[in-house]
Amino acid sequence: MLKARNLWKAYRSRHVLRGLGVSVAPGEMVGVIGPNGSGKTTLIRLLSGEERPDRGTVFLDGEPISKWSGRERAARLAVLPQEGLPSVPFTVEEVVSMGRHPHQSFWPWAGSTDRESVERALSRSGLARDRTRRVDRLSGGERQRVAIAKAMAQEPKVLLLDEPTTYLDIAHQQTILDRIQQWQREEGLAVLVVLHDLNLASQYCDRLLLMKEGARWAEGPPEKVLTPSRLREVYGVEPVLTRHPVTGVPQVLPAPGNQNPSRGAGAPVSVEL
Ligand SMILES: Nc1ncnc2c1ncn2[C@@H]1O[C@H](COP(=O)(O)OP(=O)(O)OP(=O)(O)O)[C@@H](O)[C@H]1O
Repeated sequence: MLKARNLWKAYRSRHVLRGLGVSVAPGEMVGVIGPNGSGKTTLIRLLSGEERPDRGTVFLDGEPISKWSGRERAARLAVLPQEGLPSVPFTVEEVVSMGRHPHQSFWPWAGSTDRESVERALSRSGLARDRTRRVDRLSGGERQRVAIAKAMAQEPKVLLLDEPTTYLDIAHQQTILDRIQQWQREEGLAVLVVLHDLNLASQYCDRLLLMKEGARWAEGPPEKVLTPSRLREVYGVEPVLTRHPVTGVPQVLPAPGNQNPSRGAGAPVSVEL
């Protein structure tokens, strides 16, 4: 569905991506993790077609992404950027309806398919009763739900998310990722999500891509990627690794005072999975 090969990108002759490849299949959720500045957002910008790579190609639906017009691309791929939805003086329903734009020939006249898609997106994202509220008067977490509903109305085959949970409390983090997972599983959506929270990444993603300095350091299911040695190599920390008591997936606990073993704060603690 979405595939990228050998992506290179430099800003002012500084390489930010170095020959990176990634693919996401229908019905799969791939998590991109890695330290600050490792190139995760740059990868999203290249995969979405917002920026061009210096070298390498992004394929969307079997074609180089540059072959699709903006509208054709938006009918296949939706992006939730790091900065989220702007604070606009429109209602929730109006903003969600904008997600139909790539499918319409005479905006803003909405046909019955458009109205059904908007209704479905509003109800699936739990916003049906908030449809008349103004988006610029919503909290950050509520606005994030509107952004997801707008993407749902867009009915893409691929969804790219850059840190969708950063400003959310634990309830909103879980609700938003649950809804995206449900969408992924029920409709075969291909999802690529950048996450700093390794525990959420482990919980929700089928596969993780661990980046370091613009390149792939490791890739595979969470239990293969989230190992003490890899976390030490990439993040320079010695966390405690354990398993989630309910789901059994790897979970990473910070070990204060132990981040840099050279400080002599005690032996690193790791529970091998
Ligand atoms: N438009 C740009 N011009 C110059 N440098 C850039 C630009 N965009 C990104 N960079 C640099 O590229 C590097 C990677 O940035 P990027 O935002 O992709 O990293 P990231 O892994 O998403 O980081 P974070 O986890 O902090 O969000 C950083 O050093 C950043 O300063």
